[in-house]
Amino acid sequence: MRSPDYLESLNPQQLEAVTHYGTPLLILAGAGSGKTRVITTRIAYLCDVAGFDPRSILAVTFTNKASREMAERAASLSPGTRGVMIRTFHSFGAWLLRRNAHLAGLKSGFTIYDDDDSLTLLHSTQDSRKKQDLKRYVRMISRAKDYALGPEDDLTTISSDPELPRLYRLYQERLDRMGNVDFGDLIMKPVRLLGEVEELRRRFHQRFKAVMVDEYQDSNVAQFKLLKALSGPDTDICVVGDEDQSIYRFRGAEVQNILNFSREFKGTRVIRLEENYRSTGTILAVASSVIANNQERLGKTLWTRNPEGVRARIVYLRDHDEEAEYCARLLGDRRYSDTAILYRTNAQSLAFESVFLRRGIPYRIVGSLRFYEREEVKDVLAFLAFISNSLDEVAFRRIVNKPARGIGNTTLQRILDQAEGDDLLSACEAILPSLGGRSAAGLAGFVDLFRRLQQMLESAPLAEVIELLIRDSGLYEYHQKQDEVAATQKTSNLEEMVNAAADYGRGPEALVSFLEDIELDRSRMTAEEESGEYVTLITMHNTKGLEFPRVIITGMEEELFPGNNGFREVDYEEERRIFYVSLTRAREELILTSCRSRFIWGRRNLQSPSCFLREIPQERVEVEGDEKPAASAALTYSPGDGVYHDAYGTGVVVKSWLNGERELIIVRFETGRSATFYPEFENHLERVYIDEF
Ligand SMILES: Nc1ncnc2c1ncn2[C@@H]1O[C@H](COP(=O)(O)OP(=O)(O)OP(=O)(O)O)[C@@H](O)[C@H]1O
Ligand SMILES: [Mg+2]
Repeated sequence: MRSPDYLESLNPQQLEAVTHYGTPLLILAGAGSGKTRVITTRIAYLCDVAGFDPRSILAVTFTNKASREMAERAASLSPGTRGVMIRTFHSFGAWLLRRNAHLAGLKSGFTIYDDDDSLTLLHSTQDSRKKQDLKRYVRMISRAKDYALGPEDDLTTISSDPELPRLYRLYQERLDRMGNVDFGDLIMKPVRLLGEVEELRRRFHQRFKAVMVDEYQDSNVAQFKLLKALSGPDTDICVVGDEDQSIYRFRGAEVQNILNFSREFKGTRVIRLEENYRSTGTILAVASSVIANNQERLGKTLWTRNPEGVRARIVYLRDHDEEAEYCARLLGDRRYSDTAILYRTNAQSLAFESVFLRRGIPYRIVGSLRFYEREEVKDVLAFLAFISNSLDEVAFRRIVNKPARGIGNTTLQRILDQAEGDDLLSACEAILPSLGGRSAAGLAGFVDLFRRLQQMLESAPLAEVIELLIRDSGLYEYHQKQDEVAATQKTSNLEEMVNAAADYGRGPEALVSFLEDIELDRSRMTAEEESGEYVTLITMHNTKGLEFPRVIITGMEEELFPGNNGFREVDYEEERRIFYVSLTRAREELILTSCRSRFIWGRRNLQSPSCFLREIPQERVEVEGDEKPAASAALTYSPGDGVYHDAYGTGVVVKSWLNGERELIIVRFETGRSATFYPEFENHLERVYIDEF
């Protein structure tokens, strides 16, 4: 048979990988070297040339999106690939369990529990413990499952907490009794079944003759065991990965899977791909010299015959507003879909969303909701809506018992009956004396919080009102626990809400215009979704496997990136791998932005450029803007000058001096309060003449 056309564009190593079968195959190669392309082509080759039945091929990807893309790609290479199974590990596990539910003791229509469901379940096994305290255990149980450890196993590598084995057992018994599963079970139960039920194992070994895994560096121990269980005496196993791109260790990804592969699968053939097809010489050089600073790596060389291309650009900007404006301006010269804007934390999307919405630039956020659609943000908005209007029943229902303060449905109904469509806060106060126990304390706290917030709103800056609301309502703690359980970034979004309000001054009108602007932004969203031409806004983690002609990596500042997700020590090697993944998404143009200041909880904070910027070879970059704020040639304020500050009102400068290169002033306001500012960084301060007072 004539060899298919799709083999012709491959380089010799790729061709070798595509056409190899019969012994296990490990493809170990850097970014953009064609690993995913090799898997896709290999699927076509096995079907068309090697005589595999498409139904006997299983390809495992990291995300559902990647599965869909791989399926499309395979279909476009050859119609003979129809019937190949392409899934994520979890969706494969679910498929296996659905078909063999009876063997696993499950209902065939079993439900898959997420972290929230798991917490509710664990809580139901406990008499006295608070839900909040149990979240830690949900997280530990899920981690144990990443390592394929059951309640009866030694769990000390997960945690030395003496309660863990007991709670895990209770949890699992209850879950099993109901016949449902959680995410970890989607991998663990198939592993166990295939181990215990010989007939099933034989059936699977007969069905799947070739198993391939993409992004293997991010698989965990349980997934490794599943792969092992699927590999029968004549199953063809092929995995591809890059240890430099292992960025999910905090979720149990086990890089040893890739390092030990050859030992676990006897007779493994290792193929390295060294030619990069994705990026310009410049981009590749930048990425390679950055990752060379990591110690824990096998080390590999990558080269490209692509042109050197333009230099990378490092741009120093004043703050996140200027950063968003800068990106918006840049977008004009290419198709929107050519550019991706990357950030380390989810919350950073807001500045871009606001500017893009106002300028009518279409964007999509990959892998997460738009800022104002996020749960924690909607919680805060509901609190704010209720401060500004205590008739708002929808807002009230959302927040009255979130976080839990012992106000159940009965109490809620009594409040609603009492209010009869009128003021809900007064209704709460009215029924308070008739309540007892936990709900009385909970409701009293709720009412008190709102009375304080309403009072505060009269005079304090809106940002401070929101900050107090977030802390005193318990929302911060509530979402912080969620972050710990699910490695989300909800608290950063809460913080970003405070930052967003920093421009709005004070007083009830400030709140009204803040809410109104958000409403407008939200209504603008939907119309643009249709056009098909978007800028991509995306976290660094979510970019795995993707590529874009132009990549802008934003927030290149210490503490933000490298960052720590709030809970752990900064792991520089892991952060550097995240940086490597980000850099290698770019095909032609690479831009890195760094702000000199940024809001942290509504206060302007001076930032330092990320230490990673120093790892980029100087001859590969062009620098725009000043790394340090420009030195003031001289003082611009003198004592006696009048100023107006959005939050504090009018005042007089009492002192001005240079602190290092920057001007610093002390202002005494009419209210009697004094404050110190760097005028250069203070958006809310302007000079006024005393006559204007
Ligand atoms: N032999 C080749 N000829 C032309 N283009 C190629 C070749 N091999 C790969 N490419 C192209 O190079 C780009 C990178 O390939 P691919 O996405 O498969 O790399 P990868 O190794 O999976 O990258 P990552 O590590 O980021 O997942 C793609 O656009 C792909 O089509
Ligand atoms: Mg890939």
